[in-house]
Amino acid sequence: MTQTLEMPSSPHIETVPDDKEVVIDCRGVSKHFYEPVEGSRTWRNLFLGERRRIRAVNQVSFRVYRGEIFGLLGANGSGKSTMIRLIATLLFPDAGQLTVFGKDVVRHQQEVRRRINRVSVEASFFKKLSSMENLRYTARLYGLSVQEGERRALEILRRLGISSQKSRVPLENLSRGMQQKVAIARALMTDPELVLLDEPTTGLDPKSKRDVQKFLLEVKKGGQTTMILTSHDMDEAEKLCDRIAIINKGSLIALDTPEGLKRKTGASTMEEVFFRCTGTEWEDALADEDDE
Ligand SMILES: Nc1ncnc2c1ncn2[C@@H]1O[C@H](COP(=O)(O)OP(=O)(O)OP(=O)(O)O)[C@@H](O)[C@H]1O
Repeated sequence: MTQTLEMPSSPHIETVPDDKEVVIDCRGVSKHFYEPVEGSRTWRNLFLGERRRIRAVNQVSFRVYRGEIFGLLGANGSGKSTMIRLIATLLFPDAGQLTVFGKDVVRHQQEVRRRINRVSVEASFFKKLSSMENLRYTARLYGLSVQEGERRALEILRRLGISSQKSRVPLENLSRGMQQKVAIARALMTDPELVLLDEPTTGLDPKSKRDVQKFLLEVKKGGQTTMILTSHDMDEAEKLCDRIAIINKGSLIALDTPEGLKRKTGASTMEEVFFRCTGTEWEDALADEDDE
């Protein structure tokens, strides 16, 4: 039996608290995709066959405030990455309104993009160059001096547990986990206002995972950087996120602090919260969509 929580369509009725600044305002946003239906090609419809409509994001509403880490949790295929890509202006909503720093993502795409950094598993780098060289390049793009770029790069790599020696090794010779850390370093070395972290610790060994989590909490303490985080690790989400939105089949079904979610559902763990809200065990939710 799933539980219905107080729905977060209310953020737009409630006034924004005096001490909060809205960074992301998402109102009734939807995004659909079309997918070919296997085996549906016929002589009449030789090329395309039938197409199935997928509601990747379905009338989602929420607000994100400056300085918070806002978690998006959901099963595989529930729409988290699509939501991240909508915020990053890599996709446009089919319906609803999405503003970032008060700017509409469709009408002010460039302005929004300039204020966002994104970390995803498919981060692109100059693989023949070292972490240090890649970060120096980023620093130059952001107008930092050579010395400042070098200083920041060294500092951030150190905080993420990458030694000065390792930072000189070509990226292609580093493990995927290490490259992921460099992607995080790159996204955060320029003091961005908004960072989109799509599964930042997936594939990292336990120590690296802890390094990254500690680093993100330190960044949060600064109070200026807002972070949106998706994760397959419930403990991580609970540890890092100020508030968590649970997405199920494209719809936002619960939104609160981790403690608030537990209290409302009478659950003692976030896995239990997830089960009570969706009727699906978290472990099953992480299985491939095709396994269902
Ligand atoms: N470009 C696309 N074309 C067609 N369907 C898509 C496209 N992108 C996503 N989808 C579908 O939209 C739904 C939501 O996908 P999305 O990647 O946002 O989920 P997710 O929650 O991020 O999943 P995961 O945790 O596996 O990354 C899925 O059914 C997915 O197959």
